[in-house]
Amino acid sequence: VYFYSAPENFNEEMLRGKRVIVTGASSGIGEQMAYHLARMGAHVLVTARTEAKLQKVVERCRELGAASARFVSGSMEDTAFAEEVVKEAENTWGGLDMLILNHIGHSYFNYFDGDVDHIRKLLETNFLSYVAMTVTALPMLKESEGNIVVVSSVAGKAPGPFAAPYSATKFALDGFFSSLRHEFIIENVNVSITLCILGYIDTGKLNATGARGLRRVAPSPKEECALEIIRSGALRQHELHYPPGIVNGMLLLRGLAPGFLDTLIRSNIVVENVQRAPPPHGTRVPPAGSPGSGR
Ligand SMILES: NC(=O)C1=CN([C@@H]2O[C@H](COP(=O)(O)OP(=O)(O)OC[C@H]3O[C@@H](n4cnc5c(N)ncnc54)[C@H](OP(=O)(O)O)[C@@H]3O)[C@@H](O)[C@H]2O)C=CC1
Ligand SMILES: CC(C)CCC[C@@H](C)[C@H]1CC[C@H]2[C@@H]3C(=O)C=C4C[C@@H](O)CC[C@]4(C)[C@H]3CC[C@]12C
Repeated sequence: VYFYSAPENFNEEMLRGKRVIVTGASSGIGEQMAYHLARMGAHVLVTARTEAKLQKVVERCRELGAASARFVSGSMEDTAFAEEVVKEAENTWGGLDMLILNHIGHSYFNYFDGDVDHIRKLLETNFLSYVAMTVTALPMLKESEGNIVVVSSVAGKAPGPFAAPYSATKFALDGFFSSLRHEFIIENVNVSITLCILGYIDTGKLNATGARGLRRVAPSPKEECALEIIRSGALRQHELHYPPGIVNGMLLLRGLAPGFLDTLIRSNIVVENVQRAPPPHGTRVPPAGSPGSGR
């Protein structure tokens, strides 16, 4: 707790004139990060699939005082697009100060349905595109002594049920980026890597199943969350835990009494509400002996 609550000398001026890419910025936390950065006077390049939404985000960024604002639309399922976004920054700005990796592909909040292809696709979107963007941006980030910010989840440190594919992609991020951070330190590469461990955030996106499936957990505001992510990136912190009380509590318990933490996580989920929901896309593995299971 002491380590993660170390020096707080953040000043919004730190972002003035900085060149920042934000992925998954057409909605949710990413959109809010773009607005904070604009307000702070940064140059922002936002990306996601939906052009119409990105156009509105860019307009709003200009109103809020961004040094400049532009977008590139496309899908991160394709690592070639991920590289293209970084090239766009290079062509327009000739450099980059902060790379905020935040997008996620769609998954479900339910029992693992046995769909291996879904996991492969989700790994491309949620993990490999992050790696590809990092590789392409690294020469520019070395030059500017910049920041890489990776948005993850408590599901990427202490998983709960009904999010197996998603959780797998978030653990992959921790493995890759925490290993890479060691190498940067060993080699004196002055590029910071901030891994953001977020709890439940109110983005209005949690689908009906998810919302009904969660008990007692109150979501935290996306605006504050977005600001905390930018702040910890600018301060070059290794990890952000937000909201700090819940996330630090969970991670502390995980070290001391992992079995108890798992029981606590399960007790916060209303399994019956998840079971009653329509099955997720793809072929749900039917319970043995049920009609159509072939047994
Ligand atoms: N909300 C929460 O409770 C939590 C969120 N997080 C993390 O925070 C981050 C942001 O999540 P949140 O704001 O809730 O998510 P949202 O669903 O609100 O936003 C996701 C963004 O990603 C974009 N996106 C979706 N699919 C693709 C794709 N194939 N290619 C490129 N972009 C895509 C979406 O735009 P479009 O559809 O236009 O492409 C959108 O801009 C994620 O990394 C998530 O894991 C972590 C813990 C909890
Ligand atoms: C035991 C409790 C104290 C804490 C439990 C925390 C639970 C409720 C938190 C931790 C991780 C969270 C999920 C997450 O990371 C990302 C997404 C994707 C987004 O598009 C929709 C919401 C969703 C599914 C979150 C749902 C809520 C989860 C399960």
